[in-house]
Amino acid sequence: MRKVLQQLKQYKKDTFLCIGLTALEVIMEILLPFVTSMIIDQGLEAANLSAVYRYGIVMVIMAALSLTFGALAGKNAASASSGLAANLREAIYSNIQTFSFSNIDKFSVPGLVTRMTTDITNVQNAYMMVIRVAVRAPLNIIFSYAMCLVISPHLSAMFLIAVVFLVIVIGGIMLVTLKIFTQVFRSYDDLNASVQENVSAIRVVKAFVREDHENIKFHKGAKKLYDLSVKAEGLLAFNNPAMMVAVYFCIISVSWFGAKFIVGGTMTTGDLTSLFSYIMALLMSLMMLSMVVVMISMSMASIRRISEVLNEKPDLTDPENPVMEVPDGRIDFNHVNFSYKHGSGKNALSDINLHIKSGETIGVIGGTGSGKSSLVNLICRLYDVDDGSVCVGGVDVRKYDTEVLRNQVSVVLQKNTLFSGTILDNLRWGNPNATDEECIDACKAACADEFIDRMPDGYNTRIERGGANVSGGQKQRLCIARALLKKPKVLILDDSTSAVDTATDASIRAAFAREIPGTTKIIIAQRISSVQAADRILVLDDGQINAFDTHENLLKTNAIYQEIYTSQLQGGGDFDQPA
Ligand SMILES: Nc1ncnc2c1ncn2[C@@H]1O[C@H](COP(=O)(O)OP(=O)(O)OP(=O)(O)O)[C@@H](O)[C@H]1O
Repeated sequence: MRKVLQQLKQYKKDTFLCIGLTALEVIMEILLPFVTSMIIDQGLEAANLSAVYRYGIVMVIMAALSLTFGALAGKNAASASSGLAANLREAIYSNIQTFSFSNIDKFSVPGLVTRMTTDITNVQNAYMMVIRVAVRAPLNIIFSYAMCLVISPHLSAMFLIAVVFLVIVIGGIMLVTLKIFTQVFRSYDDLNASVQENVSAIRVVKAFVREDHENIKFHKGAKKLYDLSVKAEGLLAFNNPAMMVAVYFCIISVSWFGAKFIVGGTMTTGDLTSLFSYIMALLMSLMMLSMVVVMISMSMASIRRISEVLNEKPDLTDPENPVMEVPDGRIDFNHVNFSYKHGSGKNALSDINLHIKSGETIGVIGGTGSGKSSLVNLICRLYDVDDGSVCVGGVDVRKYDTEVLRNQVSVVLQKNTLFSGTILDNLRWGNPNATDEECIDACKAACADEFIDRMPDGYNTRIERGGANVSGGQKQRLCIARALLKKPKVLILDDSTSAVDTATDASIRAAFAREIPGTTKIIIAQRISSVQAADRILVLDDGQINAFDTHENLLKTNAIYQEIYTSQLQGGGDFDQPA
């Protein structure tokens, strides 16, 4: 809670202004019935028209002031709560930027998005309620009851009976609904995650003609949410009748006893009229207070979820005096064990001992889940090893400044992403200072120039969000060009030419050999043809090194390699497909 409120920052002033103005609004509202009683007693009853005018003017001024204070308080409340939400979004967003892959694994991407949207909106609404209603209602209750005591201590006892009744009934309803609302939020989360997953994977859903299946899945989630909401709202609907019972009880008993007091001369008609107004104000405030309690409790879950992200410390931090230069592209894995913190607990890599010379081209091949991506992720320190060490240029990757390391170890990840903007904008994402010529050269090396030249605006063609208007293979080539622009000492392609035809794949590899001979190249691929020209090929099997040798030697000595080579020669295709 503290961490969330710290984000109020420049909006503290609006909060205090709102509280102060609300208090003034309440004071005006409380005094209004009192002035009404003056008009009745000193004006109407005494047939004194000038008193009616006098108090009438006072009443109009007070009503105008009350409205003005209320409007200003509302404006400040809106500014404070929206400001809090904006600051929270910014704080979460900038903390997420520091997250390592492991931190992101912990929350999952939909989890982070829900926190930045739904949860923050919950907190924003609750905060608005708190600084308006949670200030207004208690003040109203206290002042109204004080006025009731001043007017008639005897009749004030009637309200206490009604208040006790309301606290018991509404309190009971709230306790039950709060439990249901907790479930509502959980299913809301699930539904949100499912929507995000399906919308982002809509192409896959359509390709597999799974729309009906997804519709049924969504309908089930939505129905569960509907049932829970109806249950909770249905219970909350009892608040109103309970409130009306209390109001009628007060009106009848106060009318009954009040009439007696008026006849007995211990009370005036004006007093009775204002007493009715105070009853209504008091009971209404009680009801509003109960709604605020529900709102606050509901937002507690959101506050907890937001705080989790705000308190999350990045798993990977830079050392105090980081190494600021990567000497060369040498890579050494020294008895490395690695497991995902938020995974199955099983080692994704076991006892990896591997030494790659600077400038070598290494092919990596292995079945699905054999640890190929995990291995390369350790080189640019997207994750830290559990045991052993990974060195680049002879220096442990943990000793580098992460930015320096990642600028020199350029990875084209398996899941390529392009951003909305022109092709040049996307290319310069790799190196903001790259000249037009450098961008064109990188595209030539990645064999991307031929399709860019055919586009209507060439290098200034706009790419839609996520690269929706380019093909899979074109996207991969642009991502390779983007990585090349960094002029890295190590270039890693994680299955990044899978959507490119074999001939273009070969041209890209030839261009690499020609253009960046000094860069260490690690190429993960499913096709043996993509790696057979490499200096050496690493065969991974279940997180362990099965073999590390040249294509010719592996063909002679390695059973796995022989099997996949034969299967692909016969048109078997993938590594995982048995011969
Ligand atoms: N982010 C993650 N969190 C938890 N476990 C993971 C994560 N990424 C991968 N794994 C697990 O680690 C193991 C190795 O996965 P990895 O992605 O390195 O394999 P891969 O050889 O690259 O597979 P593929 O060819 O399918 O990309 C697998 O068992 C996988 O389930």
